[in-house]
Amino acid sequence: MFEASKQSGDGGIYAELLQNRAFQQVVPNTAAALYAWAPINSASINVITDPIPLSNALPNSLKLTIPSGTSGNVGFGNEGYWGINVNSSWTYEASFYYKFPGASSFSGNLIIMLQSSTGTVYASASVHVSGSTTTWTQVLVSLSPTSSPASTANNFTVTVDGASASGETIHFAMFSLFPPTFKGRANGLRMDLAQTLYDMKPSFFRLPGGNNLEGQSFSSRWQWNATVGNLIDRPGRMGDWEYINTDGLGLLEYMYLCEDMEMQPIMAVWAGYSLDEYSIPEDELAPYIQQAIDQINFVIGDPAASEPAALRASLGHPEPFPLQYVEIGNEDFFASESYIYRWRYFAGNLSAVFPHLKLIATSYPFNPVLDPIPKHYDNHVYQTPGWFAENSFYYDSFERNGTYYFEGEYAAVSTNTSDVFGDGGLVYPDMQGSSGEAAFMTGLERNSDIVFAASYAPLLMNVAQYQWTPNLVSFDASQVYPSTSFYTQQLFSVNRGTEYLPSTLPTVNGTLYWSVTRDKSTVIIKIANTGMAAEQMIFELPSISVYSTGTATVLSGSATSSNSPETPNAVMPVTSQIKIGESFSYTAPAYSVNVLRVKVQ
Ligand SMILES: O=S(=O)(O)O[C@H]1C[C@H](O)[C@@H](O)[C@@H]1CO
Repeated sequence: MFEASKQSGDGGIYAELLQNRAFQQVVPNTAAALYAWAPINSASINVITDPIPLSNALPNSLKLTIPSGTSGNVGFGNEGYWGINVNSSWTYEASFYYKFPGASSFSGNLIIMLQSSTGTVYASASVHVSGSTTTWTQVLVSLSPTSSPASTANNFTVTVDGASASGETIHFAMFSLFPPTFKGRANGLRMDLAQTLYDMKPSFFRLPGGNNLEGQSFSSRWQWNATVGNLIDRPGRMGDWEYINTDGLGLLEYMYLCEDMEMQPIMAVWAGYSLDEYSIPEDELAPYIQQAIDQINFVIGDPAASEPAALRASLGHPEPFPLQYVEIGNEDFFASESYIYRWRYFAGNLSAVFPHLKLIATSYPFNPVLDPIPKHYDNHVYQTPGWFAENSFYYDSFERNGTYYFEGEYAAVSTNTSDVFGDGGLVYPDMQGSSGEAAFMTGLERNSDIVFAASYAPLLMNVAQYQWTPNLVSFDASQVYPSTSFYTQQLFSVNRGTEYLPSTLPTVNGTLYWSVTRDKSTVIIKIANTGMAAEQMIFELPSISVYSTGTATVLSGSATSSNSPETPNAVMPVTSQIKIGESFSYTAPAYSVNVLRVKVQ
């Protein structure tokens, strides 16, 4: 499950290294508009509404004024997203637009650098500019650092020799600094974060949210068409998590993310509700239904038959993306009254236009009664570790009536049973929480005839700037911190099996849970011990001839053991050989997630 929150997109998996790169959605002539930027030496900088902006989507530019009588290097720098990772094995691509607001006789070099906050220069490039350039002109340079400082306290800077540029004014717009990206995709993903997720072998990617789909208001809702095409045509928006989204990670980039990580999208459409509790009136839904149809056609339409699909083709992807699931809104149990008509119109129209799509409802299952009756619901739960253990049998009692369930957001977030969102929330997952989640997940496996997908949420968190915790994977400007819940998700994902094998059922409300699956010649036994004591188990595999050795991969630690920037590898999976037979015993450590792989004939 992904959404741009906690700088998980901008400043996270989206590889752009410069923060506030295009002064989107800021108020000109304010200090706040300059966030992440700072002047160097006697230069003065200001964000202005440009009299001739770079594009309609980017009305603001950076005005550099070099006072008369200046000497030495003057200009400005960007601090990145709480740091810039300078790596000498990478070549960085830097770009920006500039123009002189009025012709001048200036002729000189702009120096573009990567340097430490204390002035150590790691990479430098220069470009000659002339004061006769009064229309927007793009600069593109490559930067190759000569060393790899351990510290990420580095800046991207643009400077000019103050003496020769004395009294000059230059406008700048749309900066960008990219390192190499995951699978080399242009405008792509941060390699280490994308690789970490790829190594979990996820099957699907839910986008674009979550709250961030809905908008804190109607005007700031997520709109697919504002997130595609040339970067200078993307206005950005105030996201739902208290910061401006560049929308550089837009709908097409999300689709490429799915393609590059071999996942299929579960894509949401805005369904007429924003988080200020405003619902579009029933008789005014048509334009938003059309916008949803266009969004879907951008992803799967025929370029010869649909404008949005033709746009996709023109951007380099004529063939459709593999989309099966479309979610109508997000958490509409907050607005189930209006969802009754919103669902009817969205589901009615979308299923008429795209009869093969599986539409997911986001209200509580069958409450309220919806028409058409949803075949798919998205359930969310944030609870205590104990809740997850006690609800391992949550889906066992669900009617098998042709309805399928997506456990779209779940996580153990707190041990505060009276208010999981109150005091005592987890900042990082820990083994008490992760083993509880594993117990719940054995139940999802046992009920995989009706649970078609499940995803921990939220996915990513920049440790320098976050709102919601815990998250599956944390990171800073140069490191990735997979959590105990990440390893739990990964253990279940890469040891999935293709067939559920019935076994003795765990004790409801107990502390020990397991599920058994099979993948051709391997029987896979997943065990969650949510208690404080190790538990010995006896497995009997009747009517299967079993080889004598197998492996056990164990993730275990104390209840509060947790991976964090301070203790990044406190809890890691350990794999060892174990003795196996038609009947064998295995001891699951306290607070552990265990995967046994048993070779069979
Ligand atoms: O405040 S919440 O509604 O609990 O927010 C949750 C639910 C929402 O879908 C998602 O964006 C967020 C955290 O993952």
